[in-house]
Amino acid sequence: MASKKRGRTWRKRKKRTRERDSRPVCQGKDKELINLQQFMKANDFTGCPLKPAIFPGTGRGVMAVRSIKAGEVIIAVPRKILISCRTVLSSRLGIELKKWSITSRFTCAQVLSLFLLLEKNKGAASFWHPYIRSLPNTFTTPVYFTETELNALSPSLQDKARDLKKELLHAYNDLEPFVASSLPELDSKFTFDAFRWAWSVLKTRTLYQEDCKSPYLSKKEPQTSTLVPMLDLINHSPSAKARFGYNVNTSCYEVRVLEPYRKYDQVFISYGFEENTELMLKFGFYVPRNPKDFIKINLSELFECLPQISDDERKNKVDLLFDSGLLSNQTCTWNGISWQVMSVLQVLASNDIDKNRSLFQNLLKQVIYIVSSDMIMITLWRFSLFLLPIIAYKLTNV
Ligand SMILES: C[S@@+](CC[C@H](N)C(=O)[O-])C[C@H]1O[C@@H](n2cnc3c(N)ncnc32)[C@H](O)[C@@H]1O
Repeated sequence: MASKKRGRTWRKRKKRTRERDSRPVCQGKDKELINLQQFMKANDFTGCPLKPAIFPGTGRGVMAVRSIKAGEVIIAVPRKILISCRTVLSSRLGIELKKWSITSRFTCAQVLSLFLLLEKNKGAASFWHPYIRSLPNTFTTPVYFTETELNALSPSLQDKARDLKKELLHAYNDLEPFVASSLPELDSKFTFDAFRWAWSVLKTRTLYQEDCKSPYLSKKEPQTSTLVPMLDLINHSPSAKARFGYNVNTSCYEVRVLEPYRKYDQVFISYGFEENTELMLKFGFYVPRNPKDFIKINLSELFECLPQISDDERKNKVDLLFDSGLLSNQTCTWNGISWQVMSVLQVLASNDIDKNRSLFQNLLKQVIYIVSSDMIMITLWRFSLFLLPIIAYKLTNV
């Protein structure tokens, strides 16, 4: 087929479209987000160099409105607009929970979810209304997966996803008698769907704050979850370098970035969960080509890659590998297989290993000792991998 040659104007236009499509779209005119910022300002928030924006690939997040230096505190949210167990216990819900604690005690996630639902139900009359309006309406976490979607997961992931659904259902059922008896204003609105929304807000957005240790709540789980308005708009990146936490000196929840950002960059933190399976289960997203992602490789899978060997030979090799400690970190990342997989493959591929067993053992031990003694030596070990097949060949042919 004859290819049509396009002109310079067409190429320029195409480049502009591509650039436009990869640019963040500032959410400066979004009514809910304007109200959120006004609510924050009215409650002693002194502002920040961040603006909500929609980014291609990661969705809604925050954009730097000026260049940011490494070491800067980019956001400090005052204590009075944090939602934690302390907030719940000092509200009307807290009074009811204290009374009910003789019958049973609920977890931090359960009471925070109830609190959110009660406040959502109050509408504009709620102090938290601007924050609640800024929250997503739906989520992509496994508790929202249909049966078909669950079945598409790998068996182990499927089990974990089903466990999360069971945990949510249990949390909901457990609260029903309390809601029916103590919260008449919520009763008919306390549906599974409504609770799932509040639960998902909690599970995907809470940050850590010092344990509340309330005797009125269940001690089965730590009472550390805290919702931090605005700060919870920051998306995750596995490579983000930032520290965040509650600062007792300033009484604010703060984020300090440890790397510089340019104006219009998306600012990230790391949620602490790194592999895609964890990110998907806990937060409902994955990072394409996640550098922290890996798959585990079993020894039996490695054996399958090699020509058939006798049972005796197989046993000898497995024994040698167990002794050598090489069977840890049998993984493959986007950067390729680990050096341990590489060395196991080399042991498995070499012939007549039992003839020179002690020589081989010593060689492996020395190399492992070198690796664990110094990072620089890892480079040497990598280099030695090129030599290992030659050494192995020489050893097995003495
Ligand atoms: C703490 S919130 C961050 C703000 C959120 N994007 C919002 O619009 O409200 C966490 C949620 O953001 C989304 N998210 C965070 N990091 C992401 C990323 N790197 N890629 C895609 N989605 C991401 C996920 O839906 C996750 O459950």
